[in-house]
Amino acid sequence: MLALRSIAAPVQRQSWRAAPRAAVTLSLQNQRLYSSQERVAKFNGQKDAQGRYTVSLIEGDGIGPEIAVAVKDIFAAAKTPIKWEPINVDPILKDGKTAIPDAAIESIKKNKIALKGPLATPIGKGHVSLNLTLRRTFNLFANLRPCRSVAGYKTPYDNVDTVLIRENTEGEYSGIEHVVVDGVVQSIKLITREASERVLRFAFQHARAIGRKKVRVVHKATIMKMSDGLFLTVGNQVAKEFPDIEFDAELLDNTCLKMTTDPIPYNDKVLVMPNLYGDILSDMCAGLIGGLGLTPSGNIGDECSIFEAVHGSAPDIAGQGLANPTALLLSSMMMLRHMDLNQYADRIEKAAFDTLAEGKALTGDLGGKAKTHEYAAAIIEKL
Ligand SMILES: NC(=O)C1=CN([C@@H]2O[C@H](COP(=O)(O)OP(=O)(O)OC[C@H]3O[C@@H](n4cnc5c(N)ncnc54)[C@H](O)[C@@H]3O)[C@@H](O)[C@H]2O)C=CC1
Ligand SMILES: O=C(O)CCC(=O)C(=O)O
Ligand SMILES: [Mg+2]
Repeated sequence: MLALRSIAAPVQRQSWRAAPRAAVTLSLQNQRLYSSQERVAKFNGQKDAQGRYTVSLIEGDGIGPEIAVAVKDIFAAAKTPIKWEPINVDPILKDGKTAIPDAAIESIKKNKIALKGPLATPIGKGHVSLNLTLRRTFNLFANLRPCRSVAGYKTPYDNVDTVLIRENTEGEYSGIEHVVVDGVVQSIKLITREASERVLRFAFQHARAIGRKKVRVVHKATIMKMSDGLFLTVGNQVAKEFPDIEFDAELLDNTCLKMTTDPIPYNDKVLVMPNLYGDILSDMCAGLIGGLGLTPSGNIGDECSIFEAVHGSAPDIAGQGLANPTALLLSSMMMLRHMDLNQYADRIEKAAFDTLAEGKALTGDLGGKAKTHEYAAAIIEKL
């Protein structure tokens, strides 16, 4: 099989400008991002003779290895009963399509759980996104992206606590594109009742599990009458199964305006939306709390789940020890709670939030001077 990996042209973007730090105490500090009661798709991995679970680990590209080391060091210091199984997801061609190597697929299928660093995607020509390929390969239909203010890092809004669920297998990211005639291309947004129904049902179940009483679909059914129209119609139908949860809908552009004007009214809702909107809105939410260094996510499926940060490979800071590993660490906390290892998650998360609140060892994105490993060492000291 043909190895395909090509290095993506470094994406030039401005680094996050650090906002001034201020000592703020937020009521949200140390709240769990994702409790065990929130598990909709149950994890049923097997422990080994030493009582450890094996987790497939994709370190990823760019800053991936640097933040993965930080997570591994913190897990080792907390004596977390996890054995890492590193896997290689360099793309291969299978039937002419980008695919994940068989060994990696077997590892994730066996362990039913993976932690993943960012994977870079070449712009324009080159292999299909491996992130999307992984989500489709394992049918990880819901991408759960909570975003919560961090004590100790001052942003224009305190106490942001949004929960966004992104349809994760189709929509604008279906990858169906072709040239109609020279100079005319077509990209198809595929929306199915089946995928819409399962992610919408997940959103309602998740709202119940975390005690939120409102689910809101974010859409553009005014323009994409059939595709977003179907998503919205299915939302209305699924809502009938959950009479205890209020259901409504909002146009995406209006959501962007309202969330950046005042995100707090979104703290009592679960937002659910087609793929592209969720991708964009989750980065926007990260901007509200201090950037991509802080926001975790979980790709949830029935058979297995893969946890990863919202951010990408950050080529602008890669290899310099500047990356903030908090987003991947909080993703690994979501993973531990998914595995019912709550006591480990609580302890590590507290150490991380205390370190952030103390503000002595912050990475550059949060206005500090600490290197990735120095921040990790500060967390370890608090364990
Ligand atoms: N799930 C995934 O694996 C994702 C992969 N990507 C891929 O990542 C590559 C780079 O994409 P970009 O548009 O540059 O987005 P990016 O998320 O990698 O970076 C955007 C900005 O945020 C900063 N940043 C991101 N994570 C950070 C962290 N942990 N600590 C401190 N600063 C951080 C970066 O330095 C950069 O200034 C692309 O090839 C893209 O396809 C992008 C998003 C998600
Ligand atoms: O796969 C990619 O290159 C980007 C994916 C992405 O932006 C995301 O998952 O948030
Ligand atoms: Mg994204």
